Amino acid sequence: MYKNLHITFTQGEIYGLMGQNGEGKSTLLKLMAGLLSPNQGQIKWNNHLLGGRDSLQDLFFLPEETELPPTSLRKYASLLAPLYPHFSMSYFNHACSAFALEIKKPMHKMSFGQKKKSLIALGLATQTSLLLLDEPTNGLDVQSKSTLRSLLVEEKRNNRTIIISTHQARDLQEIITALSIMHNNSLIFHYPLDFLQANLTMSLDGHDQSFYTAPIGGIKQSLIPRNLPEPTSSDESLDLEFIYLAAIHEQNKLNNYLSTIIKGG
Ligand SMILES: Nc1ncnc2c1ncn2[C@@H]1O[C@H](COP(=O)(O)OP(=O)(O)OP(=O)(O)O)[C@@H](O)[C@H]1O
Repeated sequence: MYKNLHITFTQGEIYGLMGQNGEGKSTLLKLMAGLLSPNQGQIKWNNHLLGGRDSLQDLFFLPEETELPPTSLRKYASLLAPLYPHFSMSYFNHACSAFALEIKKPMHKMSFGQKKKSLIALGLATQTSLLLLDEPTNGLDVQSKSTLRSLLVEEKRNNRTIIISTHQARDLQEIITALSIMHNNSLIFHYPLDFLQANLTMSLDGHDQSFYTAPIGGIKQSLIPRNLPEPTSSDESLDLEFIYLAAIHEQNKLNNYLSTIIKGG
């Protein structure tokens, strides 16, 4: 499915993994979680091959959709806890309370969003060094998305690596620290956000040095280099969805510019 996919995830970063439908984002997360085996190549985490028993206790995967057993969330947590050496029951209770989850409720009777929040609470409580979240905000109500952001911000301090497949980058804009984009079955874009913030900015006008121009909310916006000699009417924060569009439409222009900076050009 992938063409020469080489990708390195750095510990402590929260990655937003974006790409069109069918690009292979979920497949990549399932490969990393050991639920699928690669036809070719290897996947390693902390120098250990992923998929083995040792690696499973140090990663948690939230699938996009799931069937849950007819047992209470509290019981399910107690069954799962022994599988993860650093499982924190107090963190689990904290996350459940933040999401207003009923821990005595049988999980198979929960709504889609309640199931998702239950699994997110469990995933956070496992304290694994790697957390793989496939579309975590999909199906969550507005309050729950905000709670998820607060919980993930806490994770930034714990040096966990979190990879989040998402079509709704704006939901997670404040907590993502690196952006990875898959397109045409390849990884076309993979940069830390502070690097992007330091080198790119949005201009409210059409601009002759624009990498990509398109309307947002009816207003024409451009993605431009940050350090232009002449002043621009630039907005301070980058819009991740706009960068995503720029990356898939103007892949070469944008990558050439960013890779020249990395090489010190
Ligand atoms: N169970 C399956 N059996 C056969 N092919 C599958 C299966 N699941 C996914 N695929 C195929 O693998 C490819 C990648 O799918 P994947 O679900 O990884 O994409 P995605 O980027 O997560 O898409 P989306 O954004 O729609 O969730 C697609 O072409 C899809 O048809």
